[in-house]
This record gives sequence, structure tokens and C-alpha cells, in this order.
Amino acid sequence: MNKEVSVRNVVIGSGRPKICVPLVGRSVDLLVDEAKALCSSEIDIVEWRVDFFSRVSKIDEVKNALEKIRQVLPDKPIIFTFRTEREGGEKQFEMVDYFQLNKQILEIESVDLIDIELFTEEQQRQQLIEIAHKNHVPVILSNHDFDSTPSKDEMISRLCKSQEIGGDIAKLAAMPHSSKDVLSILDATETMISKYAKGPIITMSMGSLGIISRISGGVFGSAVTFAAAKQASAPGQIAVTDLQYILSILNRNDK
Ligand SMILES: O=C1C[C@@](O)(C(=O)O)C[C@@H](O)[C@@H]1O
Repeated sequence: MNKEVSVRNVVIGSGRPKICVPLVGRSVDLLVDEAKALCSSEIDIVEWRVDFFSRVSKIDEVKNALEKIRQVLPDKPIIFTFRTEREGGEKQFEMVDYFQLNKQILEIESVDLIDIELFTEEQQRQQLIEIAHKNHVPVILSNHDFDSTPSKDEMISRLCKSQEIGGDIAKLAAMPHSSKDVLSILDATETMISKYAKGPIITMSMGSLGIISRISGGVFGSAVTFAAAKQASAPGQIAVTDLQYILSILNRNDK
């Protein structure tokens, strides 16, 4: 039995896949509008993609925006994510600033989960994981390949590495060039769950070819699926209302 990760009232890694919606507003007002639009929606988790925020280099403004989002969504688990440019993010940012930003956010203890990229400098990355754990914030260790889909073995090895070095949840997103690539990521997910997973796994195949993985990933063991409200944060995300409807059919007998 794999360990689940519980944040607020959401158990990641058990029952139906959880729906996560990214907030991508560039200003506080836009973020608050996006958050308000989600208030009455039956989503499980929100991800603040802070790399979209125009004032991301001003830590006080980041903290203030986070507080405003929290006021609108007091009970929703919030993932804090700065996606680096080389893994599909919006902004060029020095890595020293990436580590500093994440560290300062962890210290104020107002996020429920943090996304840290696997392929970052080892010592700093491990220090960040340690700080997260000290502050009781579970870590999603992530890797995104916007150009291609690695081999099944390589995907498994990255997911295993993510859990070995302290990720509470291992995540991998890859771009397919064929339907075989999509099958390969679903296959890697299933192998992880049946053989190697120590905690929840999140995978997705991106772009239009990969949409099937966002809908059906839960069948193979992916614990969270990302959907768009106002604007997608990655290629292939479908509208949250469509995803909710499809998942309600696929999970009729589940909680
Ligand atoms: O890692 C992910 C997954 C994602 O890239 C996707 O493909 O849905 C979207 C990102 O916002 C998130 O951080």
C-alpha cells in the first residue's frame, strides 16, 4: 500500500484522481478574480503558478498576493509553483532567486504543497526539501520535458529518483510525438504504481495527443490531473468543467 499525502481535507493518492486548477493571473486583481471564480467549483486543489505573476521578484508582493488568494479560498490546498523557463515556465529567473523565493515562501508556512524541480542544483534542492519538511509542507518533485517523451525506463528512473531524494509526490510531464509516447507514459505510471511507488505519482502527456492521459491517467495510477479555468498553464489542459464531467463518468463507483 502506497503512502497517501493528505493536505487539508484532500487525500492525494487514494480514490478518484484529484483535480488541480492553476492560477495564472499576472496581477493581484486578476489572481483574486480567478480565485473567486473557483470558489463554487468542485475542484480539489489550486496551483499558484507564480512565474506568471508580474511582481514575482518582489517577495513582499508575492506574500501579499498569496494572502489575498488564501482569503478567497480559505480551505483549498494551494500548491506553490515557480516553473522555470527551461521546463515550460513564463519567466527568466536566476536559479539563486528561484531557491530564495521558494525558501522565503516555505518560511511563512502559508502554502500546503510546494513544487520543486528535480533537475536543479543538488545541494540547494536538498536544502529546500529539508526546509519544506521542517515546515510540514509536502514536496512535489517535478520534471517536464516539453520536447519529447523519454523512454519508459528513463521516466521510471526519474520518478524513482524523485521519491528517493525526498519528494513526497513524484511528477513527470512529457510531450508526445506519437500515440506510442502517450502509451509509454501511462505504462510507466502503471509500472511505478504496481512496483516502485512509495507515494503518489502524477504524470501527464501534454499537447492534444496527450489529452487522453489527463482524462484516463487515474486508471493507471496518476493521482492528480490539471485542468484549465481561465487560461491553461500547459498545452493540452482541458476545461475544468469538461474534466469534472468525464471523471464523474469514469469514477461512478468511487469516492
Ligand atoms: O507540472 C504541472 C503540470 C502541467 O505542466 C500540465 O501539463 O498540466 C501544468 C503546470 O502548471 C503544473 O505545474
